[in-house]
Amino acid sequence: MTLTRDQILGELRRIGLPDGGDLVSRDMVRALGFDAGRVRFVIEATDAEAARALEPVRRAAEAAVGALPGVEAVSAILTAHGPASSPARPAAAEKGGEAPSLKIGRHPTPQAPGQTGPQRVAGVDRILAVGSGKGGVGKSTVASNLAVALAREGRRVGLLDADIYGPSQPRMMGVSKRPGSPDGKTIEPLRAHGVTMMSIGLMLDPDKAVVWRGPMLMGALQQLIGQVAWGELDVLIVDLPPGTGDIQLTLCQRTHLTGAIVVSTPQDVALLDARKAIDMFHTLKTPVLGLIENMSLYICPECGHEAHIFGHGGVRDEAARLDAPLLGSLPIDLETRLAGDAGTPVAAGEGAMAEAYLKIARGLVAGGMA
Ligand SMILES: Nc1ncnc2c1ncn2[C@@H]1O[C@H](COP(=O)(O)OP(=O)(O)OP(=O)(O)O)[C@@H](O)[C@H]1O
Repeated sequence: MTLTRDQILGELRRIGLPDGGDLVSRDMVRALGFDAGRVRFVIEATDAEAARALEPVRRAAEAAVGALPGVEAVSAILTAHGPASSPARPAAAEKGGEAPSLKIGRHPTPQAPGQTGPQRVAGVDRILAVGSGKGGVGKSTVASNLAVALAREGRRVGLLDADIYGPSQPRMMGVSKRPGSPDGKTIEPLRAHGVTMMSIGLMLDPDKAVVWRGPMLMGALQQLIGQVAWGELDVLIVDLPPGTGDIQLTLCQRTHLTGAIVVSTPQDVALLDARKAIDMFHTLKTPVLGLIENMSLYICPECGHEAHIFGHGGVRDEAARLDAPLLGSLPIDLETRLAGDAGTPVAAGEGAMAEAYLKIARGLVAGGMA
C-alpha cells in the first residue's frame, strides 16, 4: 500500500496536546514530506519554551508515524523562535537616524495567485543561506568573510543579516547608517568592503523584535528580501539565526535558494545541533552545499604548537557521513575576532586567514555555487 499524506496527518491528529487539540487541528505541522519510506515534518511551536515542552509530543508523533506500514524512518523537528536574548541595538537607532517610511515587522503577504513554492528574487542569480545549529560557532563571521572574499574574487555579492535575535553584521561589516527609502517603497541597502548589505538589526526597534511571533518575523524577512533594492547580484548570502526556527522555515519555503552552508565547531554538542539544522534543510528540500568547520585548531603564535581545543575531525566526519563536501576548516584566530569587532572582516586584508576565505570562495565559484 502506498503511503499518503492523509494517512500521516491521520496519525498526527491522534497526538493530543497538553493544552488541548492536536497537532493538525492546531495547525502546527509544517513542511510535511515523504519519499521512499522516509517521512519528515516540522512541528512549529510559538516560542522556545513551548517547543521544549513539546518534546514528548514530538517523540509520540515520530513513533505514531513510524508505525505506519511502509514507513522506514521518521524525522520530526521542533521549531521555535530563538531565545529572547537581547539583540544588538542598531547603531542608527541610538543616533536617531532617519527611519524609512516602511513598516518592518508587518504580517507577511500571501503569495500572489499563480505563485506556488519558492520564488526567485529579481536580479539575484543565487542565494546561499549560512546556518548553524548552535549560536556562537562563528556563523556570522563566516558569512561576512565569505561575502568579502567572493567580492574580492570579482563576484557581485549581497549580504543579508537575517539573525533577528543577534544581528551582528552591522558591527562586523562596520556599518551603522540607517538605510534610507527615498520612495517609501524600496529600501536602499548599504555598501561595505565591496559588498551590498542589509541587516534586520538596522531596521528594528530591538525591544519589540524580541516579542515578535512567527508571522511578523516572516513579514520582516519577506520585506528584506523583496523590498531591498539589491540590484544585480551574482550571489546573495543570508546570515540566518542559529537553530531551526521561523526565519529558516520561511526563507526555505518562500525563496528559491541555491542551497545552505552549515557552520559548526568540531565539538560534539555543536555537531549534535548542526545535525538538526542539516536535517531541517533536508526536510525543507534545501540542498546542503557543504559544511564549514570553524575554530578547528589553535596554533600558538609563540611556539607554533597546534591544539585542537574543540576536538578534531568532527565536522569532516559529519560531512563524510552526509555525503556533503567540507568546504573549509578555519582555525581559532585572534585577528579574525579583532577584525570582526573592528568592522573590517579579516578576509578584506592579507595573510593566512584572508587566503583561507579566498580559497573557500574560489571553491564556491568553481562549483557554480557563487
Ligand atoms: N575562527 C575564529 N577565531 C576566533 N574567533 C572567532 C572565530 N570565528 C568567530 N569568532 C568570534 O566568535 C564570536 C562569535 O562569532 P559569531 O558572532 O560569528 O558567531 P555566530 O555563530 O554567528 O553566533 P550567533 O548566531 O549567536 O550570533 C565573535 O566574537 C567572533 O569574532
